[in-house]
Amino acid sequence: MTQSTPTSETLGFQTEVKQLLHLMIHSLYSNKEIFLRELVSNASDASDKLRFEAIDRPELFEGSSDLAIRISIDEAARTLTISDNGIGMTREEAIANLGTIARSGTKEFFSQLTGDKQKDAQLIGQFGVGFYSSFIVADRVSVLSRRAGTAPSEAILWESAGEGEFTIAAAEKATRGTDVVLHLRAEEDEYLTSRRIREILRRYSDHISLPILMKKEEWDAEQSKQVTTDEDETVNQASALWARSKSEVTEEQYKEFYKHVAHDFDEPLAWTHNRVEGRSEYTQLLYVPKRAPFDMWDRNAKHGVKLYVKRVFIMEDAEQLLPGYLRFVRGVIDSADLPLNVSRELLQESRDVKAIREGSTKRVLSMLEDLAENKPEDYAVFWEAFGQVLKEGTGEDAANLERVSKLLRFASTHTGNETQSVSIADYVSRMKEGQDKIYYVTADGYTAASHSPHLEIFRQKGIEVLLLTDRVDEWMLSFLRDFDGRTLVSIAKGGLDLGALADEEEKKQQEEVSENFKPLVERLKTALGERVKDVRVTFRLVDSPACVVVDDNELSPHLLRMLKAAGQEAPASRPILEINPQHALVARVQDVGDAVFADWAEVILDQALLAEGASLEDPTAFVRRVNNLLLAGIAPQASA
Ligand SMILES: Nc1ncnc2c1ncn2[C@@H]1O[C@H](COP(=O)(O)OP(=O)(O)OP(=O)(O)O)[C@@H](O)[C@H]1O
Repeated sequence: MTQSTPTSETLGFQTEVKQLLHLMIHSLYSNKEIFLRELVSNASDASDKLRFEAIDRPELFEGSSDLAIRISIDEAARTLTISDNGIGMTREEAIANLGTIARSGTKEFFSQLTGDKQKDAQLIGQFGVGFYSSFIVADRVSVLSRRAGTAPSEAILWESAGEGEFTIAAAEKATRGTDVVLHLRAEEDEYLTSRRIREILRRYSDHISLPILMKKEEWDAEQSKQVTTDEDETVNQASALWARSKSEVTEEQYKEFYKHVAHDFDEPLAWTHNRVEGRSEYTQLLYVPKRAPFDMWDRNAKHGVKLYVKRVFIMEDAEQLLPGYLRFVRGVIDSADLPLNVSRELLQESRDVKAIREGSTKRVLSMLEDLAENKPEDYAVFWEAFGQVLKEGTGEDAANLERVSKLLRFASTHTGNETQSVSIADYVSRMKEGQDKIYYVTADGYTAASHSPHLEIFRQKGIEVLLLTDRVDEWMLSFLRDFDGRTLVSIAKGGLDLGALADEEEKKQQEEVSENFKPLVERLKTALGERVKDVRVTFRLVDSPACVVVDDNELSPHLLRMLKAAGQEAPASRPILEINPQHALVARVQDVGDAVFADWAEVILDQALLAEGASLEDPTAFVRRVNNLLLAGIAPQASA
C-alpha cells in the first residue's frame, strides 16, 4: 500500500495480536456485547490517568475538568463511537498500545494455545481481551486521539480492519482524549439501537464512576417513533462503586466492577467491602479471583490493587498495599488520609500505608477463612489457583503465621489422592493416641511422595502423613515449625523418633534385632566407605530393604536437588543408609561372601537412593552390578 503522506504509515501487528484477533473473533461470538464493556473500561482508565497526571499539571485539563464518556450512534454511517476526554495517546503510544501486547509473558501465553476453540476461549478470558474485542463486531475501527497537553494538530488517526495491519496518520482533533469509532459489521445492526446499547451499559458498566452520556430519546407522535434529541442524558449511576454503601450495591454490580478493575473475564470467587474509620480512614473493596492470571509467577507481574485518594486514581499495581503472598487479590483501596501527590517512595515510608496494609491483610485473611469455613468448594477452587502463593505467607508474614497456617491445605495419606484438601487441623483431629507430632514427607511429586519407603511403617500403624510436593514447601517448612503446640516432623530425617509408635515389647525385640545385625552394619560401612555417613538398622521400613535419610540438622535431599536445579551452591551431603532387618534381601546379604559383597552393598545403597527420588551419579555402574548379581543368580554356591 502506498502512503499518501509521510505522516501516514502502515504497520503490521505483532504476531500475538494477530493470534489474539483471530481467536477472539472465532471464540467470543456468543458473547459479543462485551466489547462495549472493554471500551468503556479503557475510557474510564484513560480519564483516571488524566486526573492523576493533572494533580501536578492542572493545565492538562485545558480548562475543562468535567470528565465523561460519550456513546454516540450514527445509523446512516453504521458507526458506534465511544469517546472520552481522558489522557489520549500520542502517535508512539498508539503504535505501542494498539499494535502490540506489551505484557510480560505474552509470548509464553500464546504458545499455550491449543487450537481447540473452547479451551482457547477460556484462556483468552484469563488473558483479558481489551481493545481488540472491537473487532468482534466491527470490520473497521478508527481511533482518533489527542494526548492531553498537545496541540489539536498533533492528533493521530489509527485505523485497522483487524487483519494483520493498521495505518496511523496525522490528524486534527479539537478536544483532548480519544474517539473509538466502530464501523459495524453488516450483521451487527443491534448495536445501532440506543435501547440495546443502554441495556448493555446498565448490565456491564453501571459501576463506572464517570458519567456515561448518550443523547436522550423521545417519542415523536408525528413520526410515531423514538427520535434522538440534542439533550444529554447520563445512563449510569456515575458514582464510585466502592464509595456506595454495601446495601446499595447489587451482587451483579460487584461482579461487573471486578471485571473492570481486574481486567478479568470471569466472575470473582469472593470479595470484601469495608469502610474503615478511626486513626486511618479508607475504603477497601478487595476481590479474590477464580483463576490465576497467566503471569502470576512472573516477578514483574502486576499486583492487583489500585490506589485511590479521595476517589482520585493514584496508581495501579500498588504493591505496598498488600504483602506479596496476597498478590492475587484485586480491587481498590481509597484512602482519605494520603496526599494526592503520593509517590511510590512515599508509600513505602507512610504510616498510613502501613495501617492500610495491616488492615487489608487481616480483611483478606478473614475473607479466606470465611470461604474455607462456609464454602469449602469455593475454597478448593481458590487453593488450586493460589495455594502455592499463600504458602509464601508462612515466611513473609510472621505476625499472621498462625492464621495463614490454618488456611493451608495438603495432600495426605488419609485421602489417598493428589488433591490438596487436608488442613493441619484436620490432621490433628485424626492423630492417634500417644502421637504428639505432625508427620510429613517432601518429594518432587505426588507419586514419589506417596510411594516413599519412609511411609511404610506409618501405613502399617495407620498414622497419617502429609505429602508435600510443591516447590515452595521446603521453604515454607523452615518457618512453619509447629502448629497448635505440635511439632512438624519429616519422616525422612534420621532422628525420627519412632519410639512413640512402638510398645515396650516391640522395643525390646528391636534392640535384640539391632544387636544381631551389627556385623552386617559394620561390613556395609566398610564396603561403602565415603559414600555414606553412617549405616544403621531401622524399623521404619516394611516392604523396602533399605532407605536413605539425613541428619536432622541437614538439608533434605529433596531440597538439595531443588537448590542444584536452581543453579545454587548446595552443600555436599552424605546420606545415612538404613537397612530393614525384616527384609529377605537384607537377611540374605548377611550370608554373602566377600567376593561379591561390595556389589551387593552398592546396589542396596543405589536402590535406596533411587526410591527416594535421587538420580545416581554412576547409573551405568549400578546397571552393571545388578546384571552381575542377576547372572550370578542368588543360588548360595554362586555368591558364597
Ligand atoms: N480510550 C483510551 N484512551 C487512552 N488510552 C487507551 C484507550 N484505550 C486503550 N488505550 C491504551 O491502549 C492500551 C491497550 O488497551 P487494551 O484494552 O487492549 O488493554 P488493557 O486495558 O491494558 O488490558 P486488558 O487487555 O486486560 O483489558 C491500554 O493499556 C491503554 O494504554
